[in-house]
Amino acid sequence: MSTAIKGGTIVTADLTCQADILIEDGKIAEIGPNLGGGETLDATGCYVMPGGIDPHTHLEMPFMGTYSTDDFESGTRAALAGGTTMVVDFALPSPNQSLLDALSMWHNKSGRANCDYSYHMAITWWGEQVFNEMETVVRDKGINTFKHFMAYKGALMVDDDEMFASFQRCAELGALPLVHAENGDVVAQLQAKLLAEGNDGPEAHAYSRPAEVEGEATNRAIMIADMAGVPVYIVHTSCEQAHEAIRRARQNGIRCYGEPLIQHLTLDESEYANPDWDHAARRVMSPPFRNRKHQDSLWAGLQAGSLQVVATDHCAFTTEQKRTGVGDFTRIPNGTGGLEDRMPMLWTCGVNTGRLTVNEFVAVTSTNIAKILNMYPRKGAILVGSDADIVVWDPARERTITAQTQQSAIDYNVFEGKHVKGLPRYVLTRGLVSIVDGEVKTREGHGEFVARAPFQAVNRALSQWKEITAPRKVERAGIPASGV
Ligand SMILES: NC(=O)NCCC(=O)O
Ligand SMILES: [Zn+2]
Ligand SMILES: [Zn+2]
Repeated sequence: MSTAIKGGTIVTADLTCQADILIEDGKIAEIGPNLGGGETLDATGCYVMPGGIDPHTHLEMPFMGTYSTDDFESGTRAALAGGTTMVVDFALPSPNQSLLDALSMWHNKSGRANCDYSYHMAITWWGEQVFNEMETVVRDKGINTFKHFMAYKGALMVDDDEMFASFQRCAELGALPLVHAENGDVVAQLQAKLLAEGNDGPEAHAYSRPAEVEGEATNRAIMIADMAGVPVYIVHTSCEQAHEAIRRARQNGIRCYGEPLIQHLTLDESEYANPDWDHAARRVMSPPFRNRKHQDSLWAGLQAGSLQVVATDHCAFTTEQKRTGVGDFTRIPNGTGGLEDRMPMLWTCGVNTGRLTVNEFVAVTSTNIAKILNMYPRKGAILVGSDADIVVWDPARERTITAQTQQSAIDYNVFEGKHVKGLPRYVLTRGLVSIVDGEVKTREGHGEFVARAPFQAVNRALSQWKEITAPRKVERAGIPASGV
């Protein structure tokens, strides 16, 4: 069965042109003028772009005594509705659990996915078993990224020595470490102090995680990675202090990447001052929303290229789940949704305001992360042979975001009431037309696991440089005899 997308403007990270696309067997078969196929999709007036890739989701994730509510079915349905055609989730071993067991658990959950997916493996504890299994994960299981939490003390957090050991192992394996960068020791002390002072509401979540906590940890993670000789990817970069550490490191030749979230770009800390406890608690996530100064820094980073990717960290909890933290903000499950809204919100607040070009939009929602995760040009590209993960984007289509019409299974939306202009007309996942003018035609179980090989270019370049500049013993002639 073939499909032709006709009459649109193809936009990729580095070019814009008028052409049709012919899709056969889930792949792009031809790009050019006057193409025809079995089914024709009219893209007149639309941009035809690589589908979005969200590299940061937590679907059905066990966390803070509960599970995030969107699973691989509702989560990927929400993703497709908003123009995202691939998600990368986190396989999370519990303490002392085998990485391979955790991976099997995640494979069991993802069978219902509507679009393609991959995983990052989290390093939540350290030992010989983890060291050994990391090799199997990379060589046999198609996962080339390992996540490290510097926060969530007593739960997911790893210490510097564990992180350094794991980063060195990543360097050996050609893998990329990812880091949640917040100083977990300082956060724990600030939380205890705030609670002792009677500060128990959701706003105290933000007070306990100031930008300095994130800036310090981001810098530490980057320096540790550099000493381990491995590139590093900082997830949910939310503030100028963290961006500054990334920017400075990159200017010094260090290979590091930063990932702002759509929530941090478009929502601010005033949400936590809302008199409605539920409203504020629904927006509790780590790092918390920041102020305008930090938002401007993140936008500038996307423009300048010092930040490369916009993600969601989609980790959706219902209001009822959030209410576990009434009277103690440290028990509010951390996380917000955003999968369906990332692309429309970024288009509206980025492209429609002139902060991003259309090509930059494609780069930060799709192509850059496909390259960073080593799955380009299968994903993140409009090229012959690429998977037909395509969004036909209608810049004139508009709507007001509301939980009532969303695909996510939770009972609210942190973007409630925001008016977006720029939405998908069609969304194709490996050739399957799954969204048509807002109508959802997803197919449960259509999604496939995307295996990602270890890195070549950046890791090899870095290890070459590290080898050349490694400390070497100075050989000296005529050394005086010792102890004389
Ligand atoms: N971000 C957040 O608050 N929840 C999800 C887990 C994480 O990424 O830290
Ligand atoms: Zn995190
Ligand atoms: Zn996360």
